[in-house]
Amino acid sequence: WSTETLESCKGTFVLEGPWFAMMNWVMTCDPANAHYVMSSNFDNFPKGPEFKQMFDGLGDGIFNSDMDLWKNQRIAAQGFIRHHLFHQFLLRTIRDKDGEQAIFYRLVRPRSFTKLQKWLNIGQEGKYKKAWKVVDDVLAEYICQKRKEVNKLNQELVSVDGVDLLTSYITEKESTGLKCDDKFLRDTALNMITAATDTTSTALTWFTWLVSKHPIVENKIIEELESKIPIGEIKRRRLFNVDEVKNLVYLHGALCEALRLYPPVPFNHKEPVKPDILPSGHPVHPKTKILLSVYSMGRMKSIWGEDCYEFKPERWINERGEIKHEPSYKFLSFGGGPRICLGKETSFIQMKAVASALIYNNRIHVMEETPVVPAVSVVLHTENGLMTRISKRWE
Ligand code: HEM
Repeated sequence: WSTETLESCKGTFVLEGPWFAMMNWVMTCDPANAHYVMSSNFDNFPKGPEFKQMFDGLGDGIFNSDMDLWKNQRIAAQGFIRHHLFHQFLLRTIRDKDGEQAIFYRLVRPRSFTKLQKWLNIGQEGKYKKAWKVVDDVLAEYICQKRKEVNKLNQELVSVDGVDLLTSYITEKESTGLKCDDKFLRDTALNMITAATDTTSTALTWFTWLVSKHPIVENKIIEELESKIPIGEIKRRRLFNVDEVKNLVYLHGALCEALRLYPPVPFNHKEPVKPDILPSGHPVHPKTKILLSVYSMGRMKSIWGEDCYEFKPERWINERGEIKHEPSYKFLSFGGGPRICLGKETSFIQMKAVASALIYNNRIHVMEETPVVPAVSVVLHTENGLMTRISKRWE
């Protein structure tokens, strides 16, 4: 609905509710507006207090902070992610005792009702409280264990090659200038897990579904993978290492195409500090919420052409056979400007390693009985997972 409406409104429309509803939204997928709020006029467009309230469980972590609180964390996280995480996949999904993923996202509900439920510890709020306790307990245990490990290493004066992100924060706290107490470590770990796991797994789910619907694309991915296998190696089940996957152009294009059509984070939220006018001519003020529809942006004929609904990895490859780099205000799946996703490169390596192992070694048949549709959620999950029948390609 939003895509059709945005298409007919030249990329931007205003939603205004009655005064008591506090609903004053500008929804846009106009690249000029995206560039303005994400990059060129970044300082006037923080995520805003309402965003922080929606994700209050994430505490003061990088994902939902603004201004100085965000800036200091960004500098530290940038260094740590780039230097330590690239070759190590150390972020772990937290699961509760039944194996269910225990991170819950909350959609906006009337605030007074939410407060009442919170206070009475009932309904959805009661459920969230229990879920958050699971998350907090697991994180507290993990942080305590990590502190002990770090102390032991310090006493034994052992230096290790390659450390996980949490260790980096504990050991390098002086250089970051951040207060690395347990609360900070809890918020940071949770923000990283939230930012890194569901996004990557959602992208891979949509990618797998799209590839299974396009056998020509599947064959081209296998052909490209075969071109990386050393001559003389017999056909067998195998994994592809970082060096083998990093220059896979066609697979990269196929992943970008999945991320364009099904961006794991389908919206971006901004609240202006001062009144302003967007490049589309729409005035905004501090009570306006700006919703950037990343999902609709990937489906605009004016941006991607008449074939924008088609899954075409070739769209991402230039005449020299290299990856075509699209500006982030057009391909907004990783955000853009000073807040662009810190794990973009890491996630491509991870996704390529998983996708190549999955596709090269298996035939994946998606079951038709269960419809594959997006869930209405902060992360663009598939409503029913992805029911597949998998058979081995090689013995
Ligand atoms: C396909 C996978 C991924 C997608 C689609 C994705 C997308 C995004 C998006 C849309 C944002 C928000 C940008 C904004 O607020 O303007 C973001 C932020 C962030 N991402 Fe990712 N992400 C992915 C994987 C990862 C991974 C693997 C990591 C960690 C290694 C990561 C770490 C972060 C962090 C720390 C932020 C906050 C940056 C900031 O606010 O300054 N992401 N990501």
